[in-house]
Amino acid sequence: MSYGPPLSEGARKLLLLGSGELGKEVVLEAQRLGVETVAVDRYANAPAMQVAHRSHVIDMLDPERLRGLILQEKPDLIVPEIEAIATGTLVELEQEGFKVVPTARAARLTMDREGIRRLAAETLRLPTASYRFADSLEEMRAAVLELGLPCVVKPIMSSSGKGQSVCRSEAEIESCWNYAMEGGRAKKKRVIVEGFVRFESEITLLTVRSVSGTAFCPPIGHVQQDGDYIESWQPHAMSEAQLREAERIALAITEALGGWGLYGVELFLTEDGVLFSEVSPRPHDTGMVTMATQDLSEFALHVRAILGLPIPGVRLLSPGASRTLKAARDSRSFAVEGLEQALAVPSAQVRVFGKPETRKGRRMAVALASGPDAESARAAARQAAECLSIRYDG
Ligand SMILES: Nc1ncnc2c1ncn2[C@@H]1O[C@H](COP(=O)(O)OP(=O)(O)OP(=O)(O)O)[C@@H](O)[C@H]1O
Ligand SMILES: NCC(=O)N[C@@H]1O[C@H](COP(=O)([O-])[O-])[C@@H](O)[C@H]1O
Ligand SMILES: [Mg+2]
Repeated sequence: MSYGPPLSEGARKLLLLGSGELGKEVVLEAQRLGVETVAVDRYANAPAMQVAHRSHVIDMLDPERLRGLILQEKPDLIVPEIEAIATGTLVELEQEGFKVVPTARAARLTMDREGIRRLAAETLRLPTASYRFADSLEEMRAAVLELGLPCVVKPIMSSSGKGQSVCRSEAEIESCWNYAMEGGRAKKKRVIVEGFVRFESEITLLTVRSVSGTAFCPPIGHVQQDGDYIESWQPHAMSEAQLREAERIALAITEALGGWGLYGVELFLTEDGVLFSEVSPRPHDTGMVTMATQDLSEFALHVRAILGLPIPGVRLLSPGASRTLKAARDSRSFAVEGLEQALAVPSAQVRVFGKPETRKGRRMAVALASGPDAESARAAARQAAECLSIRYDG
């Protein structure tokens, strides 16, 4: 394989749909290999736009706008970075000869919780939480009563816990429905109701499919608050049997989705076995820890895989951990403070994403640390993150 320099006729061009903190690292890794990068999102100055060769601001859920942009740019690789994209258009464009990462079908099925859950639970018969889908408050009430309380309610299309809540009593059914309606990204009034899983721990198993075959990264443990991750570490301690089962599930779902690229397979470890939760056909937020632990981060692995380059193996250089910094309120005038203190913590690193605005609960930066074991790395990452804060000037 060969290609010319970026911005030349013979350049290899990667177009990223979604330009957040994960895409920013994908762009940086692509640039290391001399690839031309184009970043797209619904707002200006998104993190990946700040490091890409060029950027565009469009509504990626609008099929016409999406098609128009892709025909204009004619990228070699279309790389979805978020779920909320007109994935039907990606399926069409793939049929017309464009390359969608890892496949347009994977983007379409994982865009809404129904597609991927039905594939995993009904087609592949993988173990999952019990679930029902509902299109109205009345249907949701019936689903909750059938599954039993407590249960978890999520909009069919959302991520990072947006619109997600735990329903603990019949009196809460209506407020959970309303919360899901406010938090969903598409206009669809559909929710998934899941039986509440009392897990011992939860992990992300990063699984990379490349010309060299399928490789698993050591498991990443994480803690979530309000449906969004606040802390992750690698490796997560689990039994041989649990790891074998986790890899079996990850292999089944990634083989079914196909293509080349890195997947983040989310799993619950319970007393009764390992359950599949969901999968991202792209680098995972909890996987940012790999920037402090692996010889090739999840972003480097994704880029290598999608370019068709070999991945002879994944090496864990050190245990490590990550801890997020989130905004407390909405602001357009703010500053991230405390880098001097955070970086004085031995082994600590910080990634400030550079998002132009804060929103309540929005992830703005992450602290990373390594250590002799995951526990000490967690302590260092926490210490570094606690030094960081956001000053609001408006
Ligand atoms: N059925 C369940 N039982 C118990 N906890 C759950 C259940 N479903 C989700 N959770 C908790 O909420 C978290 C977020 O859920 P999920 O991954 O489905 O949401 P998401 O919005 O897709 O998040 P992300 O985009 O960050 O992956 C899970 O990691 C887990 O901690
Ligand atoms: N769990 C998925 C996830 O972490 N996705 C990451 O968050 C960005 C959106 O952030 P924003 O909502 O702050 O704009 C996405 O673009 C992606 O990088
Ligand atoms: Mg998740």
